[in-house]
Amino acid sequence: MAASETKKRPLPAKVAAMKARKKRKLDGNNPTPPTKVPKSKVKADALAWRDVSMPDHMDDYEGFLGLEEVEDVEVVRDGTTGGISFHGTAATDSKSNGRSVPEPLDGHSDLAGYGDEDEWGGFGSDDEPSKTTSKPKERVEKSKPQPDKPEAKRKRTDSTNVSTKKSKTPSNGLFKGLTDQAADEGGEGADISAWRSLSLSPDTLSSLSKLKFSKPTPIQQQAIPEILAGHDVIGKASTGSGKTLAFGIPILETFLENRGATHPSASEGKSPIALILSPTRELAHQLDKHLTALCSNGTFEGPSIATLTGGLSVQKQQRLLKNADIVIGTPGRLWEVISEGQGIMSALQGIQFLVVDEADRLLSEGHFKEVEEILNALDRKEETNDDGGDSEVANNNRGSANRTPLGRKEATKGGGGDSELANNNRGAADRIPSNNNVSPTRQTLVFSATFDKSLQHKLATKSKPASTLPSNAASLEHLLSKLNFRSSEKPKFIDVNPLKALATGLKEDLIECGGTEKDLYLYTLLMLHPNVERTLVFVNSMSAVKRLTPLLQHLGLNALALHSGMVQKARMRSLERFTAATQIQQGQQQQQKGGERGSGPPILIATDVAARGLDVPNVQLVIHYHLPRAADTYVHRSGRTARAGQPGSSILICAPEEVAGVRRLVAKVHASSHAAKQGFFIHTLDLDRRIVSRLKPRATLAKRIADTHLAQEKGRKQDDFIRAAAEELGVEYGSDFEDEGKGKRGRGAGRKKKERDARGLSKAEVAGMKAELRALLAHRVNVGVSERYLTSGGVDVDELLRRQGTTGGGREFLGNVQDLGLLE
Ligand SMILES: Nc1ncnc2c1ncn2[C@@H]1O[C@H](COP(=O)(O)OP(=O)(O)OP(=O)(O)O)[C@@H](O)[C@H]1O
Repeated sequence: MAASETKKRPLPAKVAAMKARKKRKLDGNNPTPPTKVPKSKVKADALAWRDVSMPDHMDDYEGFLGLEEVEDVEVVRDGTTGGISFHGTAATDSKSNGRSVPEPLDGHSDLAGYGDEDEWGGFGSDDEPSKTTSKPKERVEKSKPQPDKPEAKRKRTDSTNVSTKKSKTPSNGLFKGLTDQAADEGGEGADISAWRSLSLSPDTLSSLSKLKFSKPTPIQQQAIPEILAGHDVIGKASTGSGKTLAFGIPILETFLENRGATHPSASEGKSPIALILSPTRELAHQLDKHLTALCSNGTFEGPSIATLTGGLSVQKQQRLLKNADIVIGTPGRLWEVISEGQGIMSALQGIQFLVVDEADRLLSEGHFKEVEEILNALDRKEETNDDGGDSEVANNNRGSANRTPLGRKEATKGGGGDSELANNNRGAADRIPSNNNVSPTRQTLVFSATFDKSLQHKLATKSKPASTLPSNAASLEHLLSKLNFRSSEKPKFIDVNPLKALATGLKEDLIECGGTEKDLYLYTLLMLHPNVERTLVFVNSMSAVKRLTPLLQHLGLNALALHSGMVQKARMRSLERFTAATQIQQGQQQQQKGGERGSGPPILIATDVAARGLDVPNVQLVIHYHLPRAADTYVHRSGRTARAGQPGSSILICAPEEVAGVRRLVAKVHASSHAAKQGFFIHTLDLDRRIVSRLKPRATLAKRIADTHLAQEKGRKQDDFIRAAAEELGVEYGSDFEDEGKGKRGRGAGRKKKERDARGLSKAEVAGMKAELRALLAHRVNVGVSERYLTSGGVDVDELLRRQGTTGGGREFLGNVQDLGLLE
């Protein structure tokens, strides 16, 4: 037999099907037949491996992750030796079969390999083709004059010698915010003359123009000059006010200024410019998206961004770090990667910016220990050999912080703290030495919408922090003391809304109702806001999400669930559906059949897992079904709407037993506001009870159907459990088990009886209820305005008000329907 005889190994059926699907997708996107690139033998690790993107919410996920995939590779087995070789296109080639060769270390580029496409289509919008298969972006404005840059820097800009993920055009993803929208709109850039006073580089300005960010937000206007002047900054600004770019722009500026300098590889001591700590994975990925959007306008080579969160393999993330200019990470994973060694800690010691985003949340997430370890590690001097070793690394790049082109920053004193640093060197990474007497050269930037007032005062006067941690505020104080601001000056406090953490465009309202009427009032509210593009309903428990979502679905609304107990895929699917493009078209509200998910505007029913960080565009209404447990939570929940200067509404549904809590909340949130002094805080809406009572039969029936399904499902699970237990014990499983608990009185007895009754309902009975609900949903409910009725689709209150020529923002309509001729 000839030694060269080879045969192809057939692909497993599932993989082949996946490949075929991808091919169809590709062909659809690119009808021109792909240019055939001849395949050659390539080493496995030289292939165009691509990360399988990790989901943004992994809290409950367990199992093997950190996969990479490769396409269009033939696995060839040598018939003689039995060995295999790979024939395909190496990663360094610029194209493979018409596709861009993915950048090998991109952690978030593609979800194609995530699983069954029918189940989960990735973060992309339904309407748009996946951008992961798009051509690499073309450089434009190559000959753009760059007066500030020396020749060497310009050459560097044109180089494509990048191995980690370079900033790229943002994908249409879960965190599609204004940035993405602006980028999607394409066309001419915005007039950015309003940014001139900040003396930003032409590259940054061109990015802002492309993003159509015509002027800086107040926090950007105030924080950017201070950061560029080299100060430590503690920034407080309301939710959705652009804090990310307030620190992102100075980081990009620093990168652009440094890029002419020769950067050694990590092993030789390259330090990233910035380390950004984020309390959660979803926030980390959102930061990545926002910074990527800023740093990737196609006219310059942006910084490499490495995002380290749980879910990817530690080894891979260590690789990612090697060439990163900006590192974003959650404390747990970051500490895991750092403490593995490999010089990463030394490299991070040379950062020019340490950013702590949502500092208060970092504590509440229970990451405090890891945060403290990281902060100590950043300032710890490694045990040095006589020849210097890592001690020098710690100071690498610090001298390069000169912002000479614009003369904004003085040279930093690299190496000045060495002798003090040595005092902190006690060896192993698990030790936590105190670094308070060490003055680092890096800048520290801390941002949040919510900071404790007394803490702000203490920091502003630089009084010593408490050593104990009795409360959250004190913990934050302790954290900030650990941040080791430079002793030469106190950090600059920038509080653009000293009286408000809430966005100015936010309208706050409250609806009072009986504790058992909340479902009905929620439904009524949703029906009265049918043209809200996206609504977020916050509840305090997973069980409330599980109950309310099907209830609203049975009522024909497009309700989606999100809580941390959901399996990862379902959780991401909900967010994908919530984020996907919606077209609210007046008059196209379809009547929904009972028992099916509606197709109207999406309504996300979520626990506080969605309270922070989500930057979903056009969330116009936030409803607090339950009173939030903390004032900060109220601020952040409400902050999912009215972002980036847009208007938005927050409505609290308040039961009598929650009134005291609401008062406390209002006293905290609006303590110093003008409204509070006037004696009113959150405006009370009076929903007309006649409308509410007309909607009651359908809401009650939908609740019965939803409760029946839940009880039956619970019963099935219980049955399975008891059956398995009985089998194990060798006992007959029968009616004795089922009857257990029957007739017993005590706590929860009523609920249990209801559940038993619901379980006893036959399929036909449930079908009957559904038919009845359908009939009710088809029946129009008169809201008292001629020719305007509520069906399952709702009525647009604002439109009604406009038609009636009523002024006053809509509140009166709901409570004063007589004037509108409400019919009984
Ligand atoms: N100068 C600007 N002009 C217009 N839009 C902007 C500007 N800067 C940022 N944005 C957009 O505003 C939105 C909110 O920004 P960002 O997420 O940074 O807010 P934030 O203050 O961090 O909010 P939160 O406190 O809720 O996390 C984003 O979609 C962002 O792209």
